[in-house]
Amino acid sequence: MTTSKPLIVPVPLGARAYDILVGRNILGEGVEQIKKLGVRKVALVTDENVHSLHAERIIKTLADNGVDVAAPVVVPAGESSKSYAVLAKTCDDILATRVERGDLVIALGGGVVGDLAGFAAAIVRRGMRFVQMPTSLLAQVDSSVGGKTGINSSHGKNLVGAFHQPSLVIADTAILDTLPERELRAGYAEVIKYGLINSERFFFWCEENWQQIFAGGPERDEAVAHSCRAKAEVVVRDEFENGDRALLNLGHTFGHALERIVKYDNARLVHGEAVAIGLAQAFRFSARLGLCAGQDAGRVEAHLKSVGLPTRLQDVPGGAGSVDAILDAMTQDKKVKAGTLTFILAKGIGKSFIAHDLNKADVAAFLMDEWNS
Ligand SMILES: NC(=O)c1ccc[n+]([C@@H]2O[C@H](COP(=O)([O-])OP(=O)(O)OC[C@H]3O[C@@H](n4cnc5c(N)ncnc54)[C@H](O)[C@@H]3O)[C@@H](O)[C@H]2O)c1
Ligand SMILES: O=C(O)C(=O)C[C@@H](O)[C@H](O)[C@H](O)COP(=O)(O)O
Ligand SMILES: [Zn+2]
Repeated sequence: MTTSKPLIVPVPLGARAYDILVGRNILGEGVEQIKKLGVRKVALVTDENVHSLHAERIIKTLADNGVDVAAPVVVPAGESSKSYAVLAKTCDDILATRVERGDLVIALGGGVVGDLAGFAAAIVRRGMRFVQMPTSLLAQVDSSVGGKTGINSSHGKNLVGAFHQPSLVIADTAILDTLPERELRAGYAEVIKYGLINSERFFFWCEENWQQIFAGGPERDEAVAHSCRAKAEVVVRDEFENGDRALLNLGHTFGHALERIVKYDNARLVHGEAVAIGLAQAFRFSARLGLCAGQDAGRVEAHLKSVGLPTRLQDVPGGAGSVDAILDAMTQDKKVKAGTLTFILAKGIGKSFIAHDLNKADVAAFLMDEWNS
């Protein structure tokens, strides 16, 4: 068993500062850090898949190290768990473990478990500390960092939630060895997002190294660590998304609309796939508006395609609704200000920016052409 000394990415947020530990088989070190939080008891939330694959070993390691873990709270796997019903049950199940306000919630799973358990931790007993133990690539590179927690509404994605930072993130990259290929690919969309936002160099590196990232070589750890550093840097600058943090939403105005249209049905679309289509669209839209070279948009789409990710509305199984449905979903985006849409667009690879006051007619015409392409 390869064990690496964890790389530590600090997230210096004053009184809410925390560390992200990244490396292979770093559970032992992670547990040492959990002990330092001085907890009495832990309520561990996970989903059915992760529970059957990993929970027993992790709970045993915690228990062997003197951390008292209650019977795990297990939710159904997939996006449908980011719902009012599952949130209510999760809160009640956490309370049933008798954890106190000063105790700890651990979110062991992908982004769904992280968002759901993080939100439950934010509201149970008016706020408990929580630790993220991300088990999907997407969760390790994105959702476990930065404190956005929440659930979906029929009105749109992540519309009910809270900013609640974790006390620690333990990204054990060995756990990704059991992740299905489709989920690896989906998580990879959020990896290249960091290159597209502000690092042409990282995007080019990904183009060169994506096969090793997928195969689980040291490049995977590098990609996770780079992504966590890139995200932490933005979050520290603008924790509550009053400005620059919106850059992390590149591809999401389009992507979230598609997730709502498929009613959060993971059989049709998972978040990372929706983001992949959204990234390609953000670049094609930027090129259409004359902001970036068509060549850049082509290069982004070509790379997404080469790893097997969708890039077009036509790639959504069962169809992507209609232009009107997409536009309607976009009007519930959290970046809307005074009724106008905000998009993250790009002047090139690694040159993304926040575009306010976009003309809705331009967006509609773009979508119509995308539809007919
Ligand atoms: N809070 C944030 O900043 C943020 C950022 C990005 C995405 N998100 C949210 O994250 C969610 C998507 O996260 P996701 O892609 O991890 O989806 P997910 O949590 O549904 O996990 C994907 C699938 O992989 C399974 N799985 C997870 N880890 C596994 C492992 N090690 N081995 C085998 N199977 C495993 C899960 O059971 C699930 O079936 C979306 O709801 C999205 O909105 C949040
Ligand atoms: O952390 C952020 O900020 C992000 O935008 C990261 C996104 O990848 C993530 O999907 C996030 O949940 C989207 O945030 P939302 O505020 O648009 O719901
Ligand atoms: Zn995302």
